[in-house]
Amino acid sequence: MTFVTIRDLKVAFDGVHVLHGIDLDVARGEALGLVGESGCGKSVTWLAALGLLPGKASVSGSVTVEGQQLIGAKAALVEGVRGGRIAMIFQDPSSSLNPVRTVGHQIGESLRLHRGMDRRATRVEAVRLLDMVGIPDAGKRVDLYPHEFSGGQCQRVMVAMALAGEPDLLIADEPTTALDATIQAQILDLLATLRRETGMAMVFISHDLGAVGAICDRVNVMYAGRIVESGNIGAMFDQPRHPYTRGLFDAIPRLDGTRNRLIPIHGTVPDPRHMPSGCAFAPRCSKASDFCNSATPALKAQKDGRFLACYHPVAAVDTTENSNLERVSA
Ligand SMILES: Nc1ncnc2c1ncn2[C@@H]1O[C@H](COP(=O)(O)OP(=O)(O)OP(=O)(O)O)[C@@H](O)[C@H]1O
Repeated sequence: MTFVTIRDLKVAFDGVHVLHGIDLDVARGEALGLVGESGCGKSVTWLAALGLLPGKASVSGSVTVEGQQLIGAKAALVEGVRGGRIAMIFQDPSSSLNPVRTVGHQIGESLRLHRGMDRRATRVEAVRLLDMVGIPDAGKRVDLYPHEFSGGQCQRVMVAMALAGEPDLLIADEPTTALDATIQAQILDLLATLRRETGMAMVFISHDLGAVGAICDRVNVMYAGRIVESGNIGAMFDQPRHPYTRGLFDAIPRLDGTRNRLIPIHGTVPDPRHMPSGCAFAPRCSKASDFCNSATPALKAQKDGRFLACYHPVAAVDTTENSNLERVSA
């Protein structure tokens, strides 16, 4: 069952468009990855959906949570959804925590706001949540301030704050980027466990395709303010069809040693103020034709269930005897 439905979401800052019409669904309980190079619009998509962009941003389109429209809705309604039904954690936990309040107080604020708990109950629940996210000696540490926690522990506190509203969906925006490798793995493990235990859905925004592959059911690939390919994680990893998706996968090391040379994608993401006409990826794409430089491909359903926006996709390889997969000439 679909929980969040985003349709034709567009965002512009000072007249410069950075999102060009995003269509995206999140089903109840699923883990959806959102990947793409820096500046593609991954964060802006969810900040716009949850009413967190600055006033200068112009936002249009539709974002519904089980049928309830958020775009253009009253601030109180959007605030009720944010932190309640949908919670978000960010890359740098230290900048999201208030340095002059104990972590217990900050978790308690969320509990009072979204679950209407009294003071005594919030303390008990804050300790339970800190324990749940793996903070040792939670009964004592609930009274400490953020600077008394390590970076990884601060991110665990952020997760506890996010869980305080018992969200149906957790948006995790690069939640491990600021942490070192061992701690990254622990936080990913924590998120995967919590999802299993609570049944909440998760949107995992990341540059780390390995992590996305490990914890997500589906993945959306964004490029220059558009979704260019989406599908089930297995199919996308086995047979990326958009040349950009293919490029992202070619740029990551494989543990099985099948690829020993990383192939970077040439060039950079275009500046939103100087977008190329036609397909935004065409200037970097070895398959681009003249047509690609003049027309923008729409995101279309494919026979294998994925969605793809490309005039010259990578050929689908027929891996089964009776495969229905369309063979597209490269
Ligand atoms: N407050 C803002 N004012 C103006 N432009 C903005 C603002 N926030 C984001 N942008 C622009 O919107 C575009 C999309 O940014 P966004 O942060 O969503 O990218 P991203 O894919 O999440 O990148 P990263 O992986 O680096 O976080 C970028 O061109 C960015 O410069």
